Amino acid sequence: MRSTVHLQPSLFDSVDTLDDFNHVGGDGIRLGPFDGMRRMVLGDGAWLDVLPGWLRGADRLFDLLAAGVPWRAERREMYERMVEVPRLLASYPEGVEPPHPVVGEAREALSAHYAEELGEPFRTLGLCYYRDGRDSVAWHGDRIGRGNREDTMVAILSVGEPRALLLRPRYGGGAVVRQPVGHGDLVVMGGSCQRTWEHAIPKTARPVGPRISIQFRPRGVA
Ligand SMILES: O=C(O)CCC(=O)C(=O)O
Ligand SMILES: [Fe+2]
Repeated sequence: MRSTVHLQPSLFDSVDTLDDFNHVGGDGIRLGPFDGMRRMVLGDGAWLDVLPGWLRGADRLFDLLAAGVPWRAERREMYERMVEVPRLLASYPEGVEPPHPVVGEAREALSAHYAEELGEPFRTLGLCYYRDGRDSVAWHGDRIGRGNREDTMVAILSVGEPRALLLRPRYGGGAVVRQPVGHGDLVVMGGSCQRTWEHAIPKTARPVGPRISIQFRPRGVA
């Protein structure tokens, strides 16, 4: 069992709780425009929007979230034994205050930007903390909820060090798409992506720093 959580030293020694920065904007953490977003058509009705560096001050937000979010370690049954989930988790269901005001602003901005195409707002937040290259998420689609039957979107804002997000078609093989995500990058999986494609953050033997993924989903998508 791993007990250490690698925290980067904060850029501001005096700031060690999220509340210290409740958002008057003086912390330099802010969203950029959606200009420069590019859509990658994956196929089978799936697509991936990519906007590098959408969030400015992303390393600072990493420090605040790493220190201030009530992270939970989970264990799940697998092959008839309990195994540690190889990442830390946090959930912010509808109605729960986001862990930093800029995360709420991101949800509003994404909801406005995709209003017509998505037809509903992003509502829930899920956070994953990948402490090092041993942390990962295996191949899957977000198919517990409506993503199993309907087109939908899952938007992911990444802070901290880049990791590779891999995508591959669910059936019939095909090339793997590799998208590095870190330091304020935004990716949005859309269309049939959760149903017809799979995604993963693979383990890596390379020395990599920690990354936090912030996922935005509509109601009933999980
Ligand atoms: O870390 C990521 O960006 C992906 C997380 C993910 O796929 C999930 O939580 O469903
Ligand atoms: Fe996922």
